Amino acid sequence: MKSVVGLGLLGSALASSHQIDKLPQKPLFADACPSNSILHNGVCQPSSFASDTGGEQITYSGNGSLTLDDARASAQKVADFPWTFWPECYSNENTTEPVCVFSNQEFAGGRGIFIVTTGSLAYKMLNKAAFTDPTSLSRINHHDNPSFVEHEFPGKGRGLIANKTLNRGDQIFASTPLVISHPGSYDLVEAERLRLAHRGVDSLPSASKAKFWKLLDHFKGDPVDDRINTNAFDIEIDGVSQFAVLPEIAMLNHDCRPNAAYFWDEETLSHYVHATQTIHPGEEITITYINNERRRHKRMENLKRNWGFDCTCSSCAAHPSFTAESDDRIDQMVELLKDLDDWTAGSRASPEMVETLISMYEQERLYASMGVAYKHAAEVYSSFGDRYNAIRYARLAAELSFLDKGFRDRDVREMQKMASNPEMTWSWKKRVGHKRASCGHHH
Ligand SMILES: C[S@@+](CC[C@H](N)C(=O)[O-])C[C@H]1O[C@@H](n2cnc3c(N)ncnc32)[C@H](O)[C@@H]1O
Repeated sequence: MKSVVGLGLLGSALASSHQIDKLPQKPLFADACPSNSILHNGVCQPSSFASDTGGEQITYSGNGSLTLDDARASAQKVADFPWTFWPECYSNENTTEPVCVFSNQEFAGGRGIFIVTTGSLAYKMLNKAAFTDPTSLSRINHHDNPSFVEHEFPGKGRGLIANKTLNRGDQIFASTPLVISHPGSYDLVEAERLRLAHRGVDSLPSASKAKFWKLLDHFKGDPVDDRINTNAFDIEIDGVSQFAVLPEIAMLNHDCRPNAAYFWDEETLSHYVHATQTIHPGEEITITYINNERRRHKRMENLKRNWGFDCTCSSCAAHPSFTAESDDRIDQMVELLKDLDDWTAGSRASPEMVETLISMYEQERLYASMGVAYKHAAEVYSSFGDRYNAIRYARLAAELSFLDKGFRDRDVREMQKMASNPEMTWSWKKRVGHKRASCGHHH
């Protein structure tokens, strides 16, 4: 399940196993290259690359000596260089490739971005529509005239409240990150990792730099690192887990029963937030930082461990008799989901079961996660050959999952397919002939 990144993830560095892309550049002088690159076969190679002669790996040491101005001048001397500053890099025996900070001040119409990662992963990102086709960002980063205002909540800090009615599906914002960072940066020694992060912040355009510094620093450690730890979101690019800082969405507080959902779109390198139910003016807009289909103490433990705060949302703070009731419902939901996911001949899954599951989600006010329940419903009805109920729930699942998983998600596409033609989906009539478990009689 996707979630906002907690310290747990940031603390666990992943080793990169990616092939290194080749990016030949023209030498600046006949036999010289910018300070941190290497002349190889007549071309200056960027910070990291594998030569085309049998995988020979060229390594080079850190280059923390360039000032930002020098790094800008070096970058400008190379035709079509994709970064505003010559990247600063570090490596050691734990890194398979140097880890560098890549900054582009022109990105997303001048919002800018810095990326702490390996050369191979950074250059892969350059192939995304966000870099290759600026029109792909036409609906992104429109932060004028917002549908919310900032508000101070006792015990939670700042948050956002709606200033107009938001309906399910309304886009609240969609933004590109100011920071993308690969967990491999944790393979560097602490001082070098922090140096890259500070360098990255210094390299942002001034408006974005101000947004970065406005972020909450919950843990009161290194000021840049802390802002990243407090506000980073877990994202994936080409199957590689990374984390991203987006100052707008970072203003949203957690609620175990949120009224908004978000998803990451890796083509546009953008994060979208939509309302998942009607939000009235004056109501706080919330998202979830965790998986909520868990008992209260597990949710609270997770938030405390990874985020360092005591959850005070209503489903955490309610009277113990209410929270006990909620926990029982959650247990039952987990059991129902297990049965509904059973596609063997002995499966007890039935339409009655899935209607109960939907009711439990509603009773729990888990509206932002209803896509899961509706998808199960669509599949159960399809498996019993009930065309119109399959269509009804597939439509609901597609709409809700879209808000939670994004328009390119496989589940969304599968539900769209079922909504137009249930007979063509894998689950169609899979359970015809099974007894329908209801009224306490299971086969
Ligand atoms: C991503 S920031 C959210 C915006 C933050 N409140 C601010 O003032 O910038 C995450 C931090 O907000 C606070 N927070 C978010 N949701 C909360 C909640 N439900 N209860 C208490 N604190 C919360 C915690 O300090 C957490 O580390």
